[in-house]
Amino acid sequence: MDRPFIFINSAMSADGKLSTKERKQVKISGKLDFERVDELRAQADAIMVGIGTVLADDPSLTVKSPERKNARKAAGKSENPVRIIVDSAARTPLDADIFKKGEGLRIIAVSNSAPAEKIKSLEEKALIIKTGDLKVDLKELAAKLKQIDIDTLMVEGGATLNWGMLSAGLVDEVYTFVGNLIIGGKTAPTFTDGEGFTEAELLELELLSAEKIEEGMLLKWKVKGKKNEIIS
Ligand SMILES: NC(=O)C1=CN([C@@H]2O[C@H](COP(=O)(O)OP(=O)(O)OC[C@H]3O[C@@H](n4cnc5c(N)ncnc54)[C@H](O)[C@@H]3O)[C@@H](O)[C@H]2O)C=CC1
Ligand SMILES: Nc1nc(O)c(N)c(N[C@@H]2O[C@H](COP(=O)(O)O)[C@@H](O)[C@H]2O)n1
Repeated sequence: MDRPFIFINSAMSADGKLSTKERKQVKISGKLDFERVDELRAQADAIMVGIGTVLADDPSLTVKSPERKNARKAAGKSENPVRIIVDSAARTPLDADIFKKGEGLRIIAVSNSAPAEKIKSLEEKALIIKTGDLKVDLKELAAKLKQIDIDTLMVEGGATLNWGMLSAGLVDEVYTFVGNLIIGGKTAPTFTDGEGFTEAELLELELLSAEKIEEGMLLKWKVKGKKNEIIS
């Protein structure tokens, strides 16, 4: 495959929301689910989020457990996976937590229309990958990541990037932790926002597993492909 194995991991409320209508981060996962996410991070070569998530949450995307960090180091890796922001217009703040916390390579994926001055300042903090005219070309980005030995890529949202990756056919598996909350609000981000599929374009999934974790449910799905194109 000319791209990494790619999976999305997200936590959503029982009504499918990723955060509130004010785009405020909500603790949907409990302790055990955060442990599971930390293990996924520790096993991944890279973690990717959209700029919307950086502006809303200011995540560090680091591996939290000292044992997992040490295990990565013992395996000759950096203590954190490569941290990637998909940021067409190079809006990533220079004081973002992703730069301040933890060691390891950061990548900002920008489009060819991103302002040169901002790219120059970001270059001091991250490797810049340019693809696409106005918007990052996610397929080209995935191919470039594979070329730099990123074989497993974890996507941690948000709603728009999830749509971009799924609609480009770039996702192999989807892991959703469904927590015991109702968030509501028609403008609150859902697991997948973006333009949405028509009936003819729907993506079909195969359920790999369903596991109760504390007060929520972890669903693991394999992406089979466009419903109309699957030959069974
Ligand atoms: N509960 C959870 O597991 C998570 C929740 N969130 C929540 O999601 C919200 C952020 O989601 P969004 O605002 O949708 O932002 P997002 O994180 O999906 O970033 C979207 C941005 O990515 C950029 N982008 C560049 N090229 C793109 C392409 N080809 N396709 C798609 N996007 C591209 C665009 O600038 C776009 O505005 C926040 O409220 C955050 O708290 C985010 C991550 C995980
Ligand atoms: N798995 C999961 N469960 C939740 O309940 C969440 N709110 C999130 N949010 C994601 O985690 C990021 C924060 O990462 P750091 O703790 O800063 O490393 C946040 O930006 C969301 O992507 N995830």
